[in-house]
Order: sequence, then structure tokens, then C-alpha cells
Amino acid sequence: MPVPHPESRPILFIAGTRPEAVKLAPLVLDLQARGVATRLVATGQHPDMFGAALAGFGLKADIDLGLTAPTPDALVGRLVPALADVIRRALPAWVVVQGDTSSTLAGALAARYAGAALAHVEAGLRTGCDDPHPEEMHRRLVAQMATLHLAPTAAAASALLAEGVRGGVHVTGNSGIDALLLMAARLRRDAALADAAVTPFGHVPRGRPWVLATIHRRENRGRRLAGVLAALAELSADAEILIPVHPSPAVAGPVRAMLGGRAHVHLLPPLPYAGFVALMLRCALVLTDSGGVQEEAPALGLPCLVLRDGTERPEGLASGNARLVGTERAAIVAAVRGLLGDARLHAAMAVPALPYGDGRAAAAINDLLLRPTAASSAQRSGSWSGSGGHRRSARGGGR
Ligand SMILES: CC(=O)N[C@@H]1[C@@H](OP(=O)(O)OP(=O)(O)OC[C@H]2O[C@@H](n3ccc(=O)[nH]c3=O)[C@H](O)[C@@H]2O)O[C@H](CO)[C@@H](O)[C@@H]1O
Repeated sequence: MPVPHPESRPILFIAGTRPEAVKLAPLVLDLQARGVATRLVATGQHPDMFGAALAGFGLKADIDLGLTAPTPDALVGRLVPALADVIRRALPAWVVVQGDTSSTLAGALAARYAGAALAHVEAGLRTGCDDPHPEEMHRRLVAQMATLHLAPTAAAASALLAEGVRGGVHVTGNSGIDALLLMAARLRRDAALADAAVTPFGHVPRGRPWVLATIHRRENRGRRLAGVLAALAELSADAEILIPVHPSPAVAGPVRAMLGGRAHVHLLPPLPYAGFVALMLRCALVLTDSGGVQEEAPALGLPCLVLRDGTERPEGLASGNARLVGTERAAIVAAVRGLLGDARLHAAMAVPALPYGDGRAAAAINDLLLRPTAASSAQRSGSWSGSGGHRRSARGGGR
């Protein structure tokens, strides 16, 4: 069978978790609006949350491998041959992976084994240490395999250049901000969607401030999770605490055991993306170990206290929207009380800013994917894209 011309081949996306769905949806929508063929392959890693996040954008996977496994190594081992088979049949112009999950690593390995050109969205995030594990390892490995590196910020691009990666490195902004702005606009103009979005927390009283908390990172399990939960229990004296509980048993078990049934603590199911955005818009601050929430909060002017000792997202710290508070009970309680009790401090952290992108990352990334013969030339190029790849936001996004 003759091999189709590169420009008539589909762009194939591989993803498996909720944040990958959120951050890749804007790319798929933009390509579809341009009439470009896309294939979206779901690995099965987060079966329910992935589909729900995609559905929030009116999207559905074209192929669902439905593969799950109890550990990242087992999942990667199962996914690589299955994904390589899909890629060999689809003959895509590009395989696109996002971020740092097991699905990301497996997709990258499969693309390279199948001989396909590989693009990495949200490339170059680094803590410089082993944590978070396995994410830091995943993203470093993917950087060695990709030939098109879509860095959300200048710092991420610098990290890639310092590692001597092959191919083009481009600063595009983070497509998660595109998703957030798309959803915030939909909530403003679609009253039925906005009403449905708030249903899961419609019962929470409005008299006291609302504090949102999300926690799921592997390295925060055990003793560290217990510190966070003890802080949230104490803070229920000051605020309504809203927690969309991550379904992982290592998280949901301790959360329910320590906080279930406590007055002023509201344990919610994982929210559809529209609901989560609507909730962020109503809260006084967020406590989180999520990467995506660290990016979204500054754009919404939501003060963000990061439940980690370090972060691969220093831009939100520099813009004054986020602070690292770790996972010790006393430090978290002091930080939240300090913010809730000091209107000037709160206002300073609540100035909306766009350090992670201005909502035009998907278009910038797709322009790069669709450059004539980009897939083949990217294999040979070793250059920094310079200003051609830069996007800047009104408040310094993309830098
Ligand atoms: C080490 C690290 O930081 N790795 C990250 C990790 O992702 P994460 O930490 O951001 O993951 P989560 O917190 O699960 O998802 C967040 C998204 O989910 C939305 N949300 C949340 C609660 C809810 O009830 N309903 C929702 O809709 C929320 O608004 C946001 O958009 O892997 C990604 C993929 O590779 C990487 O990009 C990313 O670096």
C-alpha cells in the first residue's frame, strides 16, 4: 500500500489521564476547526475521569485501549506494544503526547518504536530532583525521544536546551490556560451549563469563606497526607472546606477516614471540568498539589498555596500568586489563617496573572505541527526556534 503524503496524514494524540484530556482538548478542537484529521487514542489509565474531562469539551476518544494496571511500570509495559500497533496502522504525521504521565511515556516509546515523529506538549518542566516520581523521570525520558518540544514557558525551554535535546524547542504557553479560558467563557454564556456545574456544591453555605483543597500526588501519600488532612480539619473552624476527592484508594481512604462527617468539610466527587472551574471562581483560596491547578489559579486570581516542598512551576511563585507551604499541619494552618485574616495580603495574591500562557497555546502548537513537512524536518533540525515560536501574554505569559 502506498504511504500517504505527510500533509494528508492524521495527527494522533495519545493520552490517559484527566489533565491530559483538559490540556489536549484545545489542540484537537483547533485542528478540527481547521479541517485537519485527528485521532485521539485513550490509553485507559484514568477510565472515568479522562472521558468525563473530554466530554466537557464535546470530545470523545476515537480509540480506547481500556488498559489499566496497578503500577506505572506494569501500565507502561502493557501500553507500549498496543500503542505501537495503533501508530503503525494510522501512519500519523505526528504523534502528540502531553506532560509526564505513564501514558505520556508509553506513547513516546511507542511512537519511536513505530518510527513516527513525536511532539511533546508541556515539555521542559523540571524540579531538578527525583520528585515527583515517576513524573520527573517520565518527562526527562520523553524529552530525549521527541523532536518537537512545546515548552510552556521560557524557563522550560531553557531546561530543554541545557539538556541538549534534539529537534526544535518552542515557547508556546500552556494549553491548559486555553482550556480554562474556553471553559470560563462557556460558563459565562451558557446558563444551563453554569447551573449544572454548581450542583455538586450547591448545598455549601455561603456565610464563611470557601477553601478549596485538592491532593493526589504519589509523593504526598502516607504521613504527608495525614499532615494536610489534620490541617484541613483544624481549618474547618475558619472556613468551609471543599475537597473534590481523588478516587485513588491511597487518597480517598485516608480522606474519608479523617474528614468524613466533619462539620464544614464537604467531600465532593471528582468534578467535571466545568464544575471545577465554577468552584475555583467561588473560592477564597486553593490548597493543592496539582500541577494544572497551580497554572489555572493565577489566571483566575485565586490565591494558591502549594502542598509541596518544591515545584516545577516557579512562575506562579514569582508572579506572587502562589506560595509553597509544604505538608506540615502547623505551616498550612498558619498560611491559610494569615491569608484569610489579612485582606491586603489576600488581595496581593489575587491579582489575576498569566505566567503560564495567554490562551493561544493550542493555535501556536498546531501552527508548528502543520508547518509543511514539519514532521520530517523536525527529525533533522537541532535549532532553537527563536522568536518564531514565542508567544507572549498580556501579563508575560509564555515567558
Ligand atoms: C508533576 C505534575 O505536576 N504533573 C501534572 C499532572 O497533572 P495534575 O497534577 O495537574 O493532575 P490533576 O490535579 O489530576 O488534574 C488537574 C486538572 O484537572 C482539573 N480538575 C481537578 C479536580 C476536579 O475535581 N476536576 C477537574 O476537572 C483541574 O482543573 C486541572 O485542569 O500530569 C499532567 C499530565 O501530563 C501534567 O500536565 C502535569 O504536569
